[in-house]
Amino acid sequence: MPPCPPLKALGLMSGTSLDGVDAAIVETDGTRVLALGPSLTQPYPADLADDLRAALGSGPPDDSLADVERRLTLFQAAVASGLIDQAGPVEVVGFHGQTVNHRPQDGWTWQLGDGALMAARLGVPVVSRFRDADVAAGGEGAPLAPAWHRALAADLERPLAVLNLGGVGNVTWIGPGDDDLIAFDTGPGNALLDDWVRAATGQPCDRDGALARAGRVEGAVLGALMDHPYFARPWPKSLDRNAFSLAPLAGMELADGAATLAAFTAQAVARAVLLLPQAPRRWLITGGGRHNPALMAELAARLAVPVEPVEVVGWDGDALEAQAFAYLAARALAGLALSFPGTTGVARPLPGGRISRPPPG
Ligand SMILES: Nc1ncnc2c1ncn2[C@@H]1O[C@H](COP(=O)(O)OP(=O)(O)OP(=O)(O)O)[C@@H](O)[C@H]1O
Ligand SMILES: CC(=O)N[C@H]1[C@@H]2OC[C@@H](O2)[C@@H](O)[C@@H]1O[C@H](C)C(=O)O
Repeated sequence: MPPCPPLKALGLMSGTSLDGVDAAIVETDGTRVLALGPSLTQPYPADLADDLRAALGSGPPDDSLADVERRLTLFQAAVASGLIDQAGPVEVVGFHGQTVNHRPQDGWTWQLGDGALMAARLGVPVVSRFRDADVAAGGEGAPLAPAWHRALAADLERPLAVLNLGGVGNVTWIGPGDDDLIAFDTGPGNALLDDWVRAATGQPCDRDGALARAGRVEGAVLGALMDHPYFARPWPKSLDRNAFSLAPLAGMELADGAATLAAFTAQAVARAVLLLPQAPRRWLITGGGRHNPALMAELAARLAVPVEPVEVVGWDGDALEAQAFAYLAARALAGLALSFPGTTGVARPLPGGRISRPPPG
């Protein structure tokens, strides 16, 4: 795989939990991690978050969300600009955009984000629409962070699993050989638990797992939640944020529901192990879910090997997915593959991303 000249890339990732945007800077030659730069997280303003939440489930893609797409782009451009002021110029920006609906089975996935507007605001080439080419080629379009996980894990013992617990959960399995890369969405991450807590309390999440730790897992409800055809399906596979329903929890106490949902996320991960060629020797957990001790305890109880936040190997779990889209932007600029047969099910390693260049002058 020919590396590209070393360059400095900025990634913007706004995940399915709709909490805001993460921005991070990476230096790479398209293959290796040359340096990690600063990162920051900026919560969405409440009106933007509300409008994005209302947009969930929209599609297929059309012009109906042009106004919220423009506001999202301007907000994220301002965040990128702030980071560039702090860290110096970058050569490319990876702008993931906000997923409002993910339907690879119907041939589309929709990330809001106007790459051309972002490029004009920043004066830098912008890569967006990272998932479209993959879905058009019959792939799942997700997850895409695995190439980055593998680059970061170059010197770690294998097989290794990296688990991202954002709104949805996704695992990257890195096996002994260089091409041993498998990835798929495991099931819910935090989004169901967030929705359960928000509906009852108005709070955005079960902070520090306080509710889940006070509650009791309801085995029958957990069984009903796990009784979903997704879990037995072989990879490749990916999920929309709203793929699972809270209906089986009807009538439950708030804390018991939170405990059961934390167990559901963990049980889905344990189920995913059965789909892997070899059980991982360790699990490194990234994304917001690693801040929830109830979730971490449920995972540790089910996976017979160490389960630790990615910080134990020196990575930054709050910046990792934004770094991934910086790395992928550098790869897209060089025409390198973003997705692989083991990660999204494409027939062969596939480049992707739409490149928008700033207008001249
Ligand atoms: N202290 C905490 N206690 C409990 N949960 C937390 C805490 N901090 C973060 N979280 C959870 O993490 C979630 C945010 O995770 P993250 O930022 O990884 O999501 P995301 O960027 O939307 O992810 P993705 O794109 O991977 O879906 C919050 O919605 C919340 O549920
Ligand atoms: C369609 C979409 O936006 N998927 C996200 C989501 O959030 C987590 C999981 O579902 C993963 O599949 C993906 O994001 C990560 C960052 C990825 O592509 O690797």
